[in-house]
Amino acid sequence: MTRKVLVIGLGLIGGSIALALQKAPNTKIIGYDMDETTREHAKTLNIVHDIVTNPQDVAAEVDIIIFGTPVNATLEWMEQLKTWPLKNKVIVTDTGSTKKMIMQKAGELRELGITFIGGHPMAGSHKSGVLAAKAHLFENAYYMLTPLAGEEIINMAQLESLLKFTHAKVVSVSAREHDHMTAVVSHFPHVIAASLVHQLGGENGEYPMTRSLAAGGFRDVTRIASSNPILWRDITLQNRDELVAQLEGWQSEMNRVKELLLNGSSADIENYFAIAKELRDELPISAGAMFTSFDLYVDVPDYPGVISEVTGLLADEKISITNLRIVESREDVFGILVISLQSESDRERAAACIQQRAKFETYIS
Ligand SMILES: NC(=O)C1=CN([C@@H]2O[C@H](COP(=O)(O)OP(=O)(O)OC[C@H]3O[C@@H](n4cnc5c(N)ncnc54)[C@H](O)[C@@H]3O)[C@@H](O)[C@H]2O)C=CC1
Ligand SMILES: O=C(O)C(=O)Cc1ccc(O)cc1
Repeated sequence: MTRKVLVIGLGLIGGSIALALQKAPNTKIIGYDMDETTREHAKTLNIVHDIVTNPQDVAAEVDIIIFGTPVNATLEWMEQLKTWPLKNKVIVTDTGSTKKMIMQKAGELRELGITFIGGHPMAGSHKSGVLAAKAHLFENAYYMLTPLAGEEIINMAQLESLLKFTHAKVVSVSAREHDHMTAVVSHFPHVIAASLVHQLGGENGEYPMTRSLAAGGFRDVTRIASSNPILWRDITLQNRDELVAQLEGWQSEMNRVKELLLNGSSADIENYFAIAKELRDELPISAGAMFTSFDLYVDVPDYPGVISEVTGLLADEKISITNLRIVESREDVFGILVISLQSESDRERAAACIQQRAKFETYIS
């Protein structure tokens, strides 16, 4: 029997889930997005098997519904869902970055007999839209589920048996735990990144070169400020309390830094950075860390040892690789080696090193 999955919202995350689920046997992926161009892309790029212009038309025949929409839009769809004809055993899930308000709404759905299990793949990027979708986006990342208390095991098992095709590590947490943890490692850093960019924007023009100097560190720290503002508006609106708590912690941390700047000894200051370095260096890189791949595509000739030659060059330059794969092994002379790196600046260094030392062409998709 064919399992039918409806994905509503086919941007970076919805599109990537749809692509990953293409590997699931006997599964038909139907997609909807409010944006017509996105719908067209999703169909022509085979991200979905079928596209609809009104999700309600197919709601009664699908087994799983996945929301890949910004979190406020998800709340609105969940409200509409209450009036849709649905299969008895339908499982509804989402991919949103916040969970408390969504799971509150899920409680209302439960009263109507609709199963909703919250979901959040902890992988992504500052890029958005269907054209940025990738089948392997969630590989090795945590995928948090936030079931309501007392959720039936069989429903969890059904959802997990589908999500295994994302190759993510599925874990269950409460919505409250979820919103606290993501505020610390994702939502608040986002506010800080945006505020650093605002601070640069507020420079009064006395030093016109400043923006041109915003390279390396500044770009790394503020990369996420280039994300879709609608997404982050909604996340902020739904996780205000945790964000305010984080901000208060940050303000007292900044007071500590101010005191260090005014009166700290050289040893105190070094110690501040040393402790941060130690903690930062111990963070896990792929398993469970926020995972954004900075992929570099390398056209490599097909001879034995070519991959170790490339990785050896990067090791020489002390550039860490987080993932390595071959996307397309062409029959003729070249293959495409995809190297994932930890940051934009690592990717730039890797590209320069490979072009100069191995003379292979590199691309960024
Ligand atoms: N961007 C990221 O790295 C991550 C995002 N998320 C969550 O995943 C969800 C989707 O985010 P992205 O894919 O990054 O955003 P995106 O901007 O790439 O895609 C969102 C898609 O939803 C569509 N859309 C917006 N409102 C809609 C509505 N009312 N009905 C139907 N379609 C609608 C848009 O046209 C767009 O195609 C969000 O809830 C976000 O919090 C989760 C993990 C990572
Ligand atoms: O680009 C990055 O590093 C991210 O932080 C991506 C991201 C954005 C939102 C999420 O809920 C989870 C991950």
